[in-house]
Amino acid sequence: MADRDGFIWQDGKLVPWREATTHVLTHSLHYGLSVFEGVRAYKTAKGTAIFRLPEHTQRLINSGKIYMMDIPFSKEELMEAQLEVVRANKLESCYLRPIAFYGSEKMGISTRGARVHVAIAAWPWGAYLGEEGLEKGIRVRTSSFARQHVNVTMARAKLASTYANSILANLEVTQDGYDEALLLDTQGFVAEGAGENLFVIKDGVVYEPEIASALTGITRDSVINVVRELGLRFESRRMTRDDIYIADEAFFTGTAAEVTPIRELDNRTIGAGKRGPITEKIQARFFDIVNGRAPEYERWLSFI
Ligand SMILES: Cc1[nH+]cc(COP(=O)(O)O)c(CN[C@@H](CCC(=O)O)C(=O)O)c1O
Repeated sequence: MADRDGFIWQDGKLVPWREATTHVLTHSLHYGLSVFEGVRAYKTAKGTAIFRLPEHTQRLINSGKIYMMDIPFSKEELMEAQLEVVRANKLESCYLRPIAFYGSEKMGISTRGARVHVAIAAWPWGAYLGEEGLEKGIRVRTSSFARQHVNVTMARAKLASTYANSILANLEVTQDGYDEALLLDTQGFVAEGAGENLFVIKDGVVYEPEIASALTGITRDSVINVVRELGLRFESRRMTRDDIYIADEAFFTGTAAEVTPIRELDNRTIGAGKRGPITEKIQARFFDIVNGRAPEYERWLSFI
């Protein structure tokens, strides 16, 4: 990822991509406390637009607040910086990665005396779980690693070191040929995917596992709006892995994953073993919205 043309926004200015570096004694590299966002921009008939830019930027700020990290830029400055990165790199559609991290001003666990830096990169990133997965659904396995307890890492923050847990889970299942991991919480109830939220459909009702130890996803929030717009019942409840085995449909949501159907969990076929009809409707509407084909949702688009 380091050797490419383009520009990265770093601490207030655009720098050439290859020069956007940091020292090996960067505090966050050693101790794992950085907060980040995953954001997408899509090409629409009216030009490129970043999807739910205010919400993603607010979550970045919230993540910093939760971990007592004072991000030295305002919400407006961070939003403008993300628009600027897309413009400067002439990207029609892309994935953006804003990150706030402690620099190399000091080592030692305490962050006192370390400075908070912000970088924002953007690059083209297609179907996170594969084009085929978007259409046919993916194979998922429940990981033996539990999602962190809510008093271990703060679930409302998108914290880098949370993802060591996600990496363990993803590697564990992908090495056995599955596409993604599902994680249970420390009590054995369903939490979320390694990098996604989960929805399950049964008898026409759309469910999500109680969001306690899962990230409050912005794609999740968008999909809940779509579910209600489609006149479907939506419920959030405690869920066990075998609730999913006997479901009619299931899908993951995420900025990177978008809306990815799940056709199998733990070698149990879900429904007909393919993208279900309600999932298809939700997915189609989601892609209409992000691609600017749904005027009712234009408030979610920030045009560059
Ligand atoms: C653990 C987790 N849960 C839920 C979500 C969905 O949140 P949202 O993007 O706001 O709908 C994500 C995003 N996962 C990001 C990381 C992808 C990566 O590999 O990096 C993403 O989708 O950008 C998670 O990482």
